[in-house]
Amino acid sequence: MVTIAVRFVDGADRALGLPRHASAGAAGADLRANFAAADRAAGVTLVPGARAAVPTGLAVALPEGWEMQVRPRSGLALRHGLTVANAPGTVDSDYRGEVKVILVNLGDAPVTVAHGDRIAQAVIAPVTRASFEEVDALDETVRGTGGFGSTGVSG
Ligand SMILES: O=c1ccn([C@H]2C[C@H](O)[C@@H](COP(=O)(O)OP(=O)(O)OP(=O)(O)O)O2)c(=O)[nH]1
Ligand SMILES: [Mg+2]
Repeated sequence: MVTIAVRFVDGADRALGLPRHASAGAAGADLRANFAAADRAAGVTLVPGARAAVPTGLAVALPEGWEMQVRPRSGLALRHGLTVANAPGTVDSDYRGEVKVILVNLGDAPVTVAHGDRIAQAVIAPVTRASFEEVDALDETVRGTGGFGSTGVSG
């Protein structure tokens, strides 16, 4: 269990509450669309193919060594083709701006996101940092340079 400091950004609707895991085993905590007052009534409508950075009203301070992944919700993806364009979105531990969800409508009908809708889920994950070191040759493996379907599909 990790504790994450959360701040509502100026103008956000605090009544929407903080993300929380909906069940004991839920990996994600749902993120809600939290529009500024002027956009609250209309929300945002995404025509097929359109995308938008939807505000969550939240800024976070993740502990060093952790990231927040912004992932789609399967129900919205299945029913409407609404998904996260950059899934999984990455919120860095040193980011202090508003967390936004980059939604894209891959469906064939317009989708309206209303104020308060649960549009994505945040998964908190550990981060392994690396240093990259140049070498002249890499160790040999059975796979070698084969990739991108080299092992086939059937069988
Ligand atoms: O779905 C997302 C993805 C990113 N961010 C914020 C937090 C993250 O720390 C920052 C930068 O994200 P990323 O590194 O994915 O974007 P970039 O295009 O590489 O921008 P930058 O040059 O600022 O790193 O944007 C979000 O709010 N939602
Ligand atoms: Mg970046």
